[in-house]
Amino acid sequence: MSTLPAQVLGDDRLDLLELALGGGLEPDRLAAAILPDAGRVTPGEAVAVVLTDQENTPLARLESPGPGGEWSLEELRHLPVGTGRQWDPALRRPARDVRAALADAEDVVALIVNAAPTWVDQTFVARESAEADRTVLLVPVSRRRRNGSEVGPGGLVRSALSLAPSAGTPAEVVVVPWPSSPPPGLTLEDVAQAYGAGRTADVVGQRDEELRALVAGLDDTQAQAVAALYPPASAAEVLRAARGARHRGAVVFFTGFSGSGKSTVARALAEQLEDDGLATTLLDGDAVRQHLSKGLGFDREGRETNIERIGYVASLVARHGGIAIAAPIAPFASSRAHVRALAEETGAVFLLVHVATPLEVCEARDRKGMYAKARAGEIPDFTGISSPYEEPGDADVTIDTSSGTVDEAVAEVRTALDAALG
Ligand SMILES: Nc1ncnc2c1ncn2[C@@H]1O[C@H](COP(=O)(O)OS(=O)(=O)O)[C@@H](OP(=O)(O)O)[C@H]1O
Ligand SMILES: Nc1ncnc2c1ncn2[C@@H]1O[C@H](COP(=O)(O)OP(=O)(O)O)[C@@H](O)[C@H]1O
Repeated sequence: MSTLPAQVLGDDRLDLLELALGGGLEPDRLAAAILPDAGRVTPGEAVAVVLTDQENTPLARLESPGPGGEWSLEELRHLPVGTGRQWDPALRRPARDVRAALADAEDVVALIVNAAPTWVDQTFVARESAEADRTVLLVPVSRRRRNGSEVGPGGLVRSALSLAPSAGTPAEVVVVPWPSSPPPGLTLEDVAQAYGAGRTADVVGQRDEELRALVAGLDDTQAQAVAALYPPASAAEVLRAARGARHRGAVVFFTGFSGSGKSTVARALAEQLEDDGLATTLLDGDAVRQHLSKGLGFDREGRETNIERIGYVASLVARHGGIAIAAPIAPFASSRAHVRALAEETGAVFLLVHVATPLEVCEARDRKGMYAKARAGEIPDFTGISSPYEEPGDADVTIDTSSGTVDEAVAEVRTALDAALG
């Protein structure tokens, strides 16, 4: 048997693993979803792969006996659990246990609750469940933090629990680990069957156009109420504070030559965002090099490690709804792509801002005299002089500080950020 390299699972794939360990997903489907080469990894011999969490803790082992054989899954260690109602083991039950408990019921309906139920949803639940012997209120929750104004996983579970008594038949709430981006072809309806349901309905999916519009327009409704209560200037502040409290996280990542204006624009942007009540963390270049990346050099490896660290911290900030602003040179496309992937995996907005001020302008500014030293050969590997800068082909915003003011640059980035945050 050959052993494949261990697979490190991110949050979405941990959800799938938990589902599979509980009998809610066949190991074959798990393998297809998490091993990109699942179809090719069995070229005639048995293979095994260990699945780990981000800290490389082995959690499970997937094994295939070879071509045509089915994958099997073995738990090596219990998956880490979190806090909050969505982690209550009485609710977060393995699919096989739920299915066994429902085995005697003839008609089991699974009602998927993936948003806070409205009055109309509650009536729908009562009607659907009245026709069944048993009702399961399936609450899909993801490990990946949800950003934005939606009710979070704990709140979703609590509102589903409050819904259970209004069901027409005995109803129980079951929390289902469910990735925020499910693999193609996998639906909650398939998974509901593994939990013992004969039929499934989506509580939110049945909402009509009018109700959808009302829910989507809640912000407008709030704005009208605030406008009725406050004079215009106060109303604007109250609404701004309310929006600031519940926006998605974001990583705004500046890249460009030394002296291009990254720090100047990043600092001004951070001030503006703070003033608008948005929790903002500026990963200042100097501070990063002095603390987080102390001791790292400017060869390719040192720079890559530096950017990886910045990306990691920025993603943590964004994961919790904050806005992280970073402004390193970040000369390598692969490092920038890595940071983008990391941020987007947390559900955050990622904005790459290329400060494309020409090298000649940066060199002419030479605030710290470093270009002169680099030209004289006193500083090795200096970006633009003796070390490469890979121009981004994927910038979300491009600014040139040789032909505009700081305010104009900030405004451009801000417009793009607001559009991305929605
Ligand atoms: N060899 C070399 N090349 C480029 N820059 C150098 C080098 N040595 C020191 N410095 C000073 O370090 C600042 C850039 O650090 P960064 O962390 O942004 O660089 S990187 O993203 O890791 O490439 C940058 O500061 P800023 O001018 O504030 O950008 C440089 O002044
Ligand atoms: N429109 C502009 N935007 C940003 N910086 C500008 C602009 N015009 C002139 N500058 C000057 O250019 C220099 C840019 O330095 P800095 O922001 O530290 O660059 P970096 O962080 O990219 O190394 C500063 O001295 C700043 O005052």
